[in-house]
Amino acid sequence: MKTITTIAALRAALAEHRRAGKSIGLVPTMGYLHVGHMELVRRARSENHVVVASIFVNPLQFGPSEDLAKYPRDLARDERMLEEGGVDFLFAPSVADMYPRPMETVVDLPKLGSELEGAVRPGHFAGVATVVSKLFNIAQPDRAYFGEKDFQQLQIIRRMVEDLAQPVAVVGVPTVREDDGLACSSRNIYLTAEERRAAAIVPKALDEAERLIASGESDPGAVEKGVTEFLSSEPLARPEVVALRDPDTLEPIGKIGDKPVLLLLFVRFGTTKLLDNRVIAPNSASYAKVA
Ligand SMILES: Nc1ncnc2c1ncn2[C@@H]1O[C@H](COP(=O)(O)OP(=O)(O)OP(=O)(O)O)[C@@H](O)[C@H]1O
Ligand SMILES: CC(C)(CO)[C@@H](O)C(=O)[O-]
Ligand code: BAL
Repeated sequence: MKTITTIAALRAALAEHRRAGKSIGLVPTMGYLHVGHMELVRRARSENHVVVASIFVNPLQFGPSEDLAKYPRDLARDERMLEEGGVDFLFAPSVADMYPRPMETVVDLPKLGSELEGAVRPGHFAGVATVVSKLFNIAQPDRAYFGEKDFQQLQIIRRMVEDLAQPVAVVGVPTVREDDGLACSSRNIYLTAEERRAAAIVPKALDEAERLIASGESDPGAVEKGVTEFLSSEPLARPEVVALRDPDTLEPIGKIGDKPVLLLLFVRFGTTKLLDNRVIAPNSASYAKVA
């Protein structure tokens, strides 16, 4: 694996592969890798000739009171993991490489990006869409891999690619979980031991929603209320978003009918935000994941 830190050097390295007709898979990350990221890498490795992973803690997507400065970083460890995962190029630019001047151009999806997690983190998804567009322009991948854990992010990127006719296939990868069901996340290390134990309630809340829907509850508000109450039974959990939505448009739904519904959770434990979600197919005890 070769680590590359400048846009020009990555372009040059990829140009010869592109000329040779090789397909390129891109895995964008903010580093501090875990098995969830490595699943994205595994998929990318199995579907492309050349795999590029990026590590860039993107200042544009952090609000002024968020954890940009203390976001966990360990480049040496990440490099070892990516090498073992069969990545060809690690793109790890500095902020000065990515943003030599303050960005004047913004890619924004004002509707999709301003609700749910976007309502709690104003401007976050414009920062994500802008940096992902820039990474697409730099690497020009055939395929790009994103986790379903960040479901709203995945749908925003899908919509951005559709709206702007960006020539890349967006691949969503199912959430990888710890033994107790908690979704793997770089920010899990912020949790105290007590918060970490308590956080197991988050995936259980997804089960609770599925149970309510399987038992015939068709009112989205009642399911949201039931799930909020369930989460509130854990004193350390502060549910900030508990929302049943259309999995494609993320719009509220009138009534739970025959179509799959998305339950999206954003729960804080202390200062740490945890995200989770599940696409639930009504009239069935099991749930379907949106591919
Ligand atoms: N548990 C997981 N399973 C599958 N994909 C994941 C998982 N966690 C993160 N990803 C995906 O990895 C990519 C990079 O995510 P990122 O570097 O922000 O990691 P993260 O663990 O989500 O970090 P954070 O804790 O900051 O949210 C995103 O596409 C994200 O959805
Ligand atoms: C997609 C991404 C790498 C853009 O900075 C980030 O939002 C993330 O890690 O999910
Ligand atoms: N995992 C999404 C990136 C972020 O929280 O900023």
